[in-house]
Amino acid sequence: MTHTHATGTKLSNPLTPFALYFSLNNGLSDAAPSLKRHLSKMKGMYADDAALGRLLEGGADPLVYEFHELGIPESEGNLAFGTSIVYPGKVGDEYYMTKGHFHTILDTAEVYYCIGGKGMMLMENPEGDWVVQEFAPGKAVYVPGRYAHRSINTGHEPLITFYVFRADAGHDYGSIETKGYRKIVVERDGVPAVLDNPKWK
Ligand SMILES: O=P(O)(O)OC[C@H]1O[C@H](O)[C@H](O)[C@@H](O)[C@@H]1O
Ligand SMILES: [Fe+2]
Repeated sequence: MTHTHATGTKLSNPLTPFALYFSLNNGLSDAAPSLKRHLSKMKGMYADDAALGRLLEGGADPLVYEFHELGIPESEGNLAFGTSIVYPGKVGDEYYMTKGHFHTILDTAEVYYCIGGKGMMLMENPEGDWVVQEFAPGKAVYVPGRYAHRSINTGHEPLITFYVFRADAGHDYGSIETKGYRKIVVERDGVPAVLDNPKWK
């Protein structure tokens, strides 16, 4: 017997097999609406607060990134998955990026597979280790447990990734919002450079 899940409507356990499309061109799916983060939701996250303020002048509020969360029940045996699209742009000389987060269940991993665009995954753990991995189409990045992760678009096209993680992992934004990341990725002489975050506490 075949079932089709209507994604976008409430999913509940036990799940039955389902399938859906994510566009290889723009990363979007019409199976469920995306969640959008505009620049006004990123206040304080970039090193240059004045540059962010200028970009919001006159009521402008550019879309920085959007992602699909399908509403898979957050239970241990399930996998949450979807696409994330970070648009090209900069705040001052710092590239557009996601907020980034730790997982609430800290020791849970995540995999990202780059479908399009170019960029970086910035990762750091509470012990102070930090790592940058480049995104390019066809490349998978493994984010181990304990590492906060932020996607950064260093190119001129949307950075599109497909992600999978344990559905009960949860998102912990707390320390990213208060302390920031140790590192920032900015454009220097036309190329990305990883620098110390002047705002890091
Ligand atoms: O939650 P953010 O750090 O803002 O990133 C937005 C989203 O990016 C990726 O798609 C992750 O897999 C999602 O779990 C996350 O919510
Ligand atoms: Fe995550």
